Parts: sequence; C-alpha cells; structure tokens
Amino acid sequence: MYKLVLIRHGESLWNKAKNFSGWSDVDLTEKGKEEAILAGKILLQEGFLFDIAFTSVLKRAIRTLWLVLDELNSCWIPVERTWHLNERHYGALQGLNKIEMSYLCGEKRVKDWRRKYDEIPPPLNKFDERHPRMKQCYHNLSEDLIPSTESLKNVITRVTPYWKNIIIPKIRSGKNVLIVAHHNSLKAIVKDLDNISDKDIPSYEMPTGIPLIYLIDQNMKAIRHYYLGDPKMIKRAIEDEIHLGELSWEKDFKSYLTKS
Ligand SMILES: O=C(O)[C@@H](CO)OP(=O)(O)O
Repeated sequence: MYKLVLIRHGESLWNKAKNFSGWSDVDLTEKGKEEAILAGKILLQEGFLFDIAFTSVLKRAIRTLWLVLDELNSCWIPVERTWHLNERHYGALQGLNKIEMSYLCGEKRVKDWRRKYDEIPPPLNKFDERHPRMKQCYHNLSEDLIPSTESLKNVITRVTPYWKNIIIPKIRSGKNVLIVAHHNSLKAIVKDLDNISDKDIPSYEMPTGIPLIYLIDQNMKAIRHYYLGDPKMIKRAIEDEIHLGELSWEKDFKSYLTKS
C-alpha cells in the first residue's frame, strides 16, 4: 500500500475576494499562510515525512508548499514545479468577481463556467499583457501548449499524463510524495484515484490548505482517503464552494456591486 498527500493551496487574495483566479499569480492571504502552517504542523504531528514534492508554477501553491515543508523541517527535499499542475486557465474571466458576474450574467451562467465539464470560458486575448505567453516562466513552452482559456476537461487532459508518467512512477518506487496544487488540477488526480466519472467530477469540492491523505493500492487506485483537519471547518468550506456565486448565499452581495 502507498500513501499520497494532496493539499490545495491556502486561501489566496482572490479566493477571499471571490474572483476568478486561474493562472493569475496571486499570493496567499494571512489566513492562507496560517492554513499552510497548520497543515505542516498536523502532518508533522501525524508523522508524515516526504521524499519529493510537486507543485505548480503559481506562487500561492509554491508558498503553501514552502510553509508546509518549513514546519516539517524538510525544505531540502527535491521540488518539481510544473505548469502542468497549474490551476485551470479561466480565460477572460480571470480577475472578474464571481458574485458580480452572477448578478450581471445570472447564477446559472457562472455555475456553468465553474462546474460544467466541457464549458470553455471566453479566451484571454493573446496580446493582453496578462496572457501567459507574455510571462517569463512560460517562455520555454511552445505556443500551442499555452492556453488562453480551459475547460475542466482540458485541465484533466493536461494533468493526467503528468500524473501518470511523472508522479505515479515516484510513488511506485516507494517515495513519499506531497502534491500542493489547485482546485481544478487536483480534481484530475482524485478523478483518476477514485474513478470519478466525467459527470461527477465538476461538482467535487476541496477546501483550501487541508491535507488530504490517500491510501493507494498496487493498481494506483484509492483504498480510502481522509482529511487531516476539523470536520466542521471542512464541511463549511465545501458548502461555501458549492454555493459560491449564488446571490442568496451572499448575505451582503450588494457590497460587491458598490466596491470600486
Ligand atoms: O478561480 C479559480 O481559479 C478556481 C479556484 O479558486 O475557481 P473554481 O473553484 O470556481 O473553479
């Protein structure tokens, strides 16, 4: 039996603001940093140690990983940073507010953008300075691999080969692997581990900054999984994700319309 630990990065500035984040390189909030530190402390307390870690090239995931490894006194372990584990590219929606967009375009439109398997948001203009082709960290990628927008299906198509060809062999070789990534890129991994269908994976929700432990069999399928964290907080965080964008869930949604 193998063990694998997955962590969605701690709360980011745009999780807090309820903006579409995607490949925008936003940092953690103070709460996000605390979540990461707590995740590291709990992992230490539970006796987890890692041989290698994988993360994206986005700073909210990298910083979460640093804080976790610091608590584990494991800053020295090899770390693979890869664009394959980046968040879903949310196209021209990036930076827009999910509540405001629900008000303007309707809750169903926002829900479909967020949680329909093959829904592709409007693309980000290739000449927009926020486009990844303008960023140094993607300069070694060929243009056809750099997305201007992505559906969840596209994310699964880019994450799965990396998961199967790069990460799984490390697990099979007996390495203790930690993956710190994003809501949608981690969905690709749990989809494979738990055999979750295309129909069910969009509504799979994961809280920020809480270690998710997987026990895996020889066929690289999950035997069971569990979170290391307060069940009440996890339930609340998952409910917030499910209802994000519903105006009735946002008691104070008018404040989103009046902010500058
Ligand atoms: O905005 C995003 O990039 C992601 C993660 O925060 O959002 P969602 O979970 O709605 O796909």
